[in-house]
Parts: sequence; C-alpha cells; structure tokens
Amino acid sequence: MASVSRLRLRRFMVRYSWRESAPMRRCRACAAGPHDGPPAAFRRCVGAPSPVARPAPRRSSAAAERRAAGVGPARRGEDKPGATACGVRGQGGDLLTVRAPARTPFGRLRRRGLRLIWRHAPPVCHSMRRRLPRARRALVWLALMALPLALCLSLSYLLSLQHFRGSALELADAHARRITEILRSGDALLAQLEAETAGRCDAGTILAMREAVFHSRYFREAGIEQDGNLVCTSEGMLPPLFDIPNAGRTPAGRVGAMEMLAPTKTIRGGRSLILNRPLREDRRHFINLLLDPQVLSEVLDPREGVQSGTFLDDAESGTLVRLGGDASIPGPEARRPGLHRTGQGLVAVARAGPFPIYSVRAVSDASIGRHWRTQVQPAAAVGFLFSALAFWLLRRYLPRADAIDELREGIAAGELYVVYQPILDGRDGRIVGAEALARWQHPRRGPVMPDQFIPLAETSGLIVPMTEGLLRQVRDDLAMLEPLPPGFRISVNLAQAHFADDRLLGCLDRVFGPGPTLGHLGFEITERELLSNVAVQARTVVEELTRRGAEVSLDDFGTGYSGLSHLRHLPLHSIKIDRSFVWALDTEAVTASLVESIVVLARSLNLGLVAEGVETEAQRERLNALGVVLHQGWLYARAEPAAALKARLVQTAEPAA
Ligand SMILES: Nc1nc2c(ncn2[C@@H]2O[C@H](COP(=O)(O)O[C@H]3[C@@H](O)[C@H](n4cnc5c(=O)[nH]c(N)nc54)O[C@@H]3COP(=O)(O)O)[C@@H](O)[C@H]2O)c(=O)[nH]1
Repeated sequence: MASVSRLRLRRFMVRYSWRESAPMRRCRACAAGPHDGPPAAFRRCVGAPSPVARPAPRRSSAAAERRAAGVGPARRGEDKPGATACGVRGQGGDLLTVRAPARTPFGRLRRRGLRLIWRHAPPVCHSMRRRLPRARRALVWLALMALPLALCLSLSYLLSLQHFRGSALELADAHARRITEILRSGDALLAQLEAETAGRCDAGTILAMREAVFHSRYFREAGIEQDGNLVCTSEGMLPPLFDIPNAGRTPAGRVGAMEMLAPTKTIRGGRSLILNRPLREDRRHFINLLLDPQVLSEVLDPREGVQSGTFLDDAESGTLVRLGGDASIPGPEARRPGLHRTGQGLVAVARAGPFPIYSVRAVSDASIGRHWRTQVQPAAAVGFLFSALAFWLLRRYLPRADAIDELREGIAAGELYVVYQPILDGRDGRIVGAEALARWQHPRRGPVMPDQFIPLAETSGLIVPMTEGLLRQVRDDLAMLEPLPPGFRISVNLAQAHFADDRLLGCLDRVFGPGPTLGHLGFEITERELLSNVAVQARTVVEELTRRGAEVSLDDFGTGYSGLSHLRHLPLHSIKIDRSFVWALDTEAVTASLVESIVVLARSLNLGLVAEGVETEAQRERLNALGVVLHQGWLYARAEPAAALKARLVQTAEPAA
C-alpha cells in the first residue's frame, strides 16, 4: 500500500513541477527563487515552512557523512535519512526528503510508512522534459547506423537499374539502326531492279532479280505483280496467279517510293514482309522483295536478362505486329522512342529511322532483382563497413545524448561528490588548503574519473548545476572540517561557462549567501577557459569573488598561450605551476629554468605560487630551493574524502598543540 501511494505521490510531484513553468524558466538563469526549496504550493500542501521565512538548516548531511566515511554519495532515488519533521533538508539540493507533520494529509499517509520525495534539480529538470525517451533515442541510433547500409544497398540497386537502363537503350538503338540499313538496302535494290527491268517480266528481268536476291543476305525472293497477278519471281515465270494474298492491301507504311506490307503468307509458304515499289503511276504494277521477318530479329544482340522484340506499326490494322523476338507486345509506350518505366519493369524503344518498325528491349523487375542480388553481398559488406565507421564517428564526435542525460540524472540524484587533495607547505608539511575534485559514483559503472565527465559537463552546460552541487558539498564539508587552520582554503575548479554571465554569483548567493562569505574558498581557472570572448566578464566575476573574500588562481600555468595576458588583466592571487614543469624539474634543464622564470614573474606581479603534481622528494627539494613552497601532489597525498582530510588536519595540528 505504502509503495503504491509513494508511486502516486511521485507522479503528483512530477505533474506539479511541470505546471510550475515560470519558476522553471527562472531557474534556467540560475536566479534565486523557487529552487531554494519546494514550490510554495507544495510546501503548503505538506505543511513545510518556507525556506525564505526560515532558512533551511545546513545540510546535516547524511550524504556528507557517507562521503566523509568514504562510502560515496547517496544512491540515485535513495531517501536520505535524518530529515526533520516539517523541515526541508538542504536548500535547492538535488534530492530532498520531506517528512510531513501528522496533521496534514501527507502526514496521515506518512503514518502508514509513507515518505515524500521531491526531486529537486532546477536547472536540469526542464531540459529533461525535452529529452527523447531512451527507446526513441535507441531507434534514432539504430536508424543512423542502418543508414549507410541502406544507402549502399539502394546504391547497388540503382547501379543494377542503371546497368539495364544503359544497355537496353543502347541495344534498342543499335538494333533499330541495323533494321534501317536492311530496309534501305531493300529500297535501293528495288530502285536498281526497276531501272534494269522496267517492269517487264522476261528472262533478262528474272535473271536480274535472281542475281539481286542471290547476292543479298536478307531478301529471299523478288517478284513482279501486274494487275493483282504475280507474273514472275526471281525463281522464274509463273502461270497467272490471281488473288495473291497481298493484292490490293493497304501498306503498313510508305517511305519514299517504297511501300511495306505487313507479314503475309506467300505462295511458297511461310510469312514474309513485302517491300513493294510501284512501277507506274496507276499503282497496278509493282516490283517487290520478300523479307523473312525473322531476319530482322536475327540481328538482335541478345543480352542476359533483357528481352527483345521487333514490332511493325501496321497502319492497315492500326496495331503493332510482332516481327520477331521474345518480348511481349508493349503498351502505348512502344510507339514512343526512349526509356519507359512500366508496371513490369523497364522498356527501351527505338524506331528504325523513317520505317514504322520499332526495336524494343524490355527488362523485367525480376531480372533487375536477380542482377541486384549478385551485387548485394559486396554492397552489404561495404555498407557494414560504413555503418561501423558511422558508429565510430557518431560516438566520437557527436554530443553524446545518452551520456549527457546520464550525467544530468547523476547530478540530479546526487551521485557526484567531492574529494580533496591537500595543498601543503613543502618545508614543514603544514596543510594550507585543498583542491576540491569532482568524482561520480555511477550506479552501474562505479566511480567515474573527472576526465570522463568534466568535458561532457562543459560542452553540455551541465558544469554550472554540477558546480553548484559541489559547492554545496564543499560548504557542508567546510563546516565539518572546523576548526580550520588559519588561511585554510578549499579551491574549486571553474569552467568557461561560469564566466559567460553572472550565474556563478547567483549560485554563490544561494549556497553561501550574499556578502563576504567566501573567506575559506579559492577558485581555479585554467588558462584555456579564459578565452577572449569572456575576458571582460571574467574580470567582473573575479573582482566580485575577491570582494567576497575568495582567492582566484590561474591553474595549469604555462600550458596555455594566453597566461601572461590574463596575469595582466585579471586581479588574480596566485598561479599554479602545471605539473609538466614540475615533473621536468629533475630532468630537463631548460624546463627547470622556465620554472625559475615563472617564479621571477610571480614575484614581480606579487602573486602566490603553488606547484602541482609534486611526486618525488627531489622535486620537493628543488621547488623549495626555488622558493616555491606551496605544493600539491601524490608525494604528500592523493585526493581523499573529507573525513580523511579532517583526520589529516587533526594529525598535523597535534604537534603544534
Ligand atoms: N571544472 C571542473 N574541473 C574539475 C573538477 N574536478 C576535477 N576537475 C578537473 O578534471 C581534471 C582531472 O582531475 P583529477 O582526475 O581529479 O586529477 C587531479 C589530481 O588527482 C591530479 N594530480 C594531483 N597531483 C598529482 C600528481 O602528483 N601526479 C599526477 N599524475 N596527478 C596528480 O591532477 C588533477 C588536478 O589537476 P588541476 O585541476 O590542474 O589542479 C583536472 O583538470 C581537474 O581540474 C570540477 O569540479 N570542476
């Protein structure tokens, strides 16, 4: 029952926060306001006091205790114990537990074992609304991965199509040219026979016709027709033959003086295409040549997967008559030369010059598919290769939405915590401060080092809410570390985003309150963060930090290109010599002299110096000799939980006491 109610209430709160659009928008600008506690309506509902009217007590910090004990932060979604009744523990924290008084409706539910959880992640929650659900993101990834494969397969299909398109059109054109040549040679032969015989049917004419047919590769017979009678052929004289099949027929087409008759049965059997040439004006005397239509198709150049056909456009019947080939009679597109896409596939049509004969090449979709299947394997292999490349590129160069979401959720759930690396006086081992370094206790991956999430936090803008969360922990830990040695400071790393506007100052207002409250804080800015586009704003921010009691140092000094200009323009307190210089101290003379120059520079500008990455006794001694006495490095201590730092402080304070 309790878990059901808890679930419902969680939903209620989610809905609630969605309706609070105006405060949500305000939180984006990191302005103080409703994020410093649960929204007013929610507070009224649970009977909790307003954090404005009664500021929430400093986090008694179960999480801090856990961290101090070295066990890391509370896990995501875990209730934090120790909340006082009616109180809102933690201001603007990531995860707040509210225990409602018994009188309120929520209190009554509490008596049944219910605890309310208000997830409070102001700068994060509204962007979570825009987030794609995991399943949809996975689909987007899948689609992006499948894209190269799909493109390669489509490309290979297009190539198959192109292969057939090109060859079908080419073959049809070549064939049509060949037919034109044959028919023109027939026309020329008829003209020659007319000139030689003058239409007489005598032995000389028969001989001339026989010779012409003998020497021709295409024409099987020549003949002379008079008044509808075939009177002689290249074979010899004939008895008068009446009603020969072609007599009086309308030609299928005319080209110049030549007429073509659709294939018809001849007196010697078989079907022939007849080329007729009228001998006189009265159209009663003709000289003709018989052409086996099959001959026109024999000149077809066969190609695998391409059907071919030769069709006569018969003006007499108004239909297409097949002269040969295996292609089925195409539709209306057969009379339009060119390439056509039909329901069955591709059709290429070419006309034989002026003659009403068409060469047709048809490629069925099945043939294209068969050809494509032979290309699929190499195309798929290339596609997979590109998919793998795309996967690598996407993972490497695209903002990683998944990782950003995870980090966002991690920040909201309080999975990020701080460890401290002490900064000591290299002469006597006195602890003068510590650098706060972020760690992420990932619920699945375990501890994640900053190298893996700080760049992501910086590029996604999450660095700002992340730092706010860390500053809250630093505030609590400073309280736990008391009494602090004189001048002790904890330094927090800042990023470029903190200088783009006054969000950092708003953040500090919320965490430490306004005014000079930052006496135990230091801030580290790396050279690369202070690009020229934020330089002016950076100066304002650094001045304000100083006014509030903090010290600001330039981190990784010597690794950037603009360090000197920052030293001139920013009111800095110290510079941290990059560990690469420190490491080179005991090996490279040139670098060692560089450190000397940095020391001279710092002295002339009245700046403090801290050496980073001190790992060996030799480095310590050399630095001390150079006058760089504040050290940070594994020689002294690695980054450790607040409890360990506390123990170290107690230990180093004891001899003095
Ligand atoms: N904007 C923020 N940046 C942060 C924050 N927390 C950390 N960081 C930056 O991440 C980088 C890596 O940090 P980390 O892995 O914690 O490494 C630090 C030290 O552990 C390491 N170190 C210290 N002493 C030694 C040593 O003797 N040898 C050695 N090999 N490494 C050592 O150096 C890192 C501290 O560097 P720096 O900040 O330059 O002082 C790092 O760039 C962090 O700045 C964060 O909260 N915000």
